[in-house]
Amino acid sequence: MMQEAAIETQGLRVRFGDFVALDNLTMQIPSGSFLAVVGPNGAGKSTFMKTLLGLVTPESGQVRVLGKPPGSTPTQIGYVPQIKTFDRSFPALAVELVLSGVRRAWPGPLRAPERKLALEALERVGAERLAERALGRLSGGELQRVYLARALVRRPELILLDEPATGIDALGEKDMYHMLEAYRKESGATIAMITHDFDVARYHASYVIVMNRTLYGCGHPSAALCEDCLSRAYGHGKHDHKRTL
Ligand SMILES: Nc1ncnc2c1ncn2[C@@H]1O[C@H](COP(=O)(O)OP(=O)(O)OP(=O)(O)O)[C@@H](O)[C@H]1O
Repeated sequence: MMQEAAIETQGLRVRFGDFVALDNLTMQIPSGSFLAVVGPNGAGKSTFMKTLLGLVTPESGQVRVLGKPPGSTPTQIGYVPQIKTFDRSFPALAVELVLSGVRRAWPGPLRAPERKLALEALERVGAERLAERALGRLSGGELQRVYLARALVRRPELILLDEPATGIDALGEKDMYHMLEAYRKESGATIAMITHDFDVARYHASYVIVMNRTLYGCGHPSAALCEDCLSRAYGHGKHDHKRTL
């Protein structure tokens, strides 16, 4: 039987006013993949993820996520946003942030079964001790773990992570990839992750897309991360992926 695609796009195009952020993206990402999305700053990686979530509407083209139009299966998708812009003065506890992933709205009083779910998710990412901590008192890496717990709490079929290594130390980063990989193996879920780290894409991902508004590489890491694909996506053979525009 042919493996079903978890993410499928055909001629996807997204425009913000005069600016074309995504153009002619066509891909099929098999279910159960660990996908790494790489490309320079401003390449449209976050826009691509937001399109998969149904938060950005394409100008043209087709998109199917878990076989459905974007936004129609929110409970089957876990999302870890970029945390660097998160306002930590927001008065809430870690356990409440995790629970917002169950209810899709900010929780009121916590019911015991929901609280148990949230604590299990925190435990899964090694952060159970943070449950009662105010968000404002978490370090960047701790907040990232709490977001991961939130993404996992409904045991989703697809997890989308936007630069999840930001703010995590090297050991925490390694732990996170192992934890994601364990979850993928045990559940058969698909994981899609934006990263600026080619080694992470090469050694942790089973599938890679290299993009800069359009696709420059797509497939097995060794094929997608080829010298030519990277130099075309990053421009003039410069592979310094941390540069800012
Ligand atoms: N809502 C919006 N309105 C107008 N322009 C936008 C909007 N969202 C994104 N853009 C523009 O689209 C381009 C792609 O942005 P996006 O955040 O998707 O890039 P990225 O690849 O995730 O970048 P980075 O690696 O820096 O996080 C940028 O030039 C950005 O300014």
